[in-house]
Amino acid sequence: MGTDAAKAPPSLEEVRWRLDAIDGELLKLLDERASLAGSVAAAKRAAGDTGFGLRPGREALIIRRLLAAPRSAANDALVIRIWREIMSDNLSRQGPYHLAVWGGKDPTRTVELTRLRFGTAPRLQVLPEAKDVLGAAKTPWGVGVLALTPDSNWWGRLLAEPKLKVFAALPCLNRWGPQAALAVAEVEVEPTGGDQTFWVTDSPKSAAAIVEALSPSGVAAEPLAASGGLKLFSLSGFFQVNDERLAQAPGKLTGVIGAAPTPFDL
Ligand SMILES: O=C(O)C(=O)C[C@]1(C(=O)O)C=C[C@@H](O)C=C1
Repeated sequence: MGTDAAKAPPSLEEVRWRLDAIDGELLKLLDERASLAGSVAAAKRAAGDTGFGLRPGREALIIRRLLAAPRSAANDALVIRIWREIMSDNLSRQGPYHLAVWGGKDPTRTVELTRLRFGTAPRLQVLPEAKDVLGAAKTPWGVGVLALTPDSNWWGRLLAEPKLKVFAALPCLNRWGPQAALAVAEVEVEPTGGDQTFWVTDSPKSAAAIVEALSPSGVAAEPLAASGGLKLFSLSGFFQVNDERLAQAPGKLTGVIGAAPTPFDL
């Protein structure tokens, strides 16, 4: 039997002392990490990479590794939000990183999803037209976030913009809600070992018939949006632009418009 004294919870003063000590340690590490932004940018320049510093695949691998590490109290949502903020801050020290958002009639949710994914460091502007957000995403260090709405097929324009790619689906955690927006930029998308590919077709067949037509080639497709004669699908896995598995896919005008890591809680 333990004594009452052994079981007594620590006083508020004691707990606050521990919190203050941890805050000091966290700040030291945070400061050390933030101070590496200049070295990251310099290393990229030295390697001849003078383009946009965003590395969506690297971010996904960092977060997956952290989520797989043992933890007792920090939940997935906390880990994701904190590291997105840290990495976005790092990126905004590397160059003129900025965000443009199109959210349809009510952009509130799209803005919320954008901040959740890209943190509060980069400047954010909400624009009334999807085409203007795509234009902003083509400017140096620009990211566009556009909502998936039933009345717009802005994503179809990416078929004519091979440098502009979808690289993220928002939110990145299923428990934050269904995928409601896509992020686009002039970045390289790389396989991360758990990916979805975005594919567009002008086939007049029903979404269900298209899903069925893709299945014999081993392509698992899920309809995401349809508007103005175009349909957008999420394909399970990573597909290159000229992937053989899509050679016989239905439609005259078809194409891969990008890829993104699958949600972390799949
Ligand atoms: O590793 C890089 O290339 C970085 O720029 C660093 C970093 C990070 O803070 O870890 C920041 C932004 C990138 O999108 C990915 C990772």
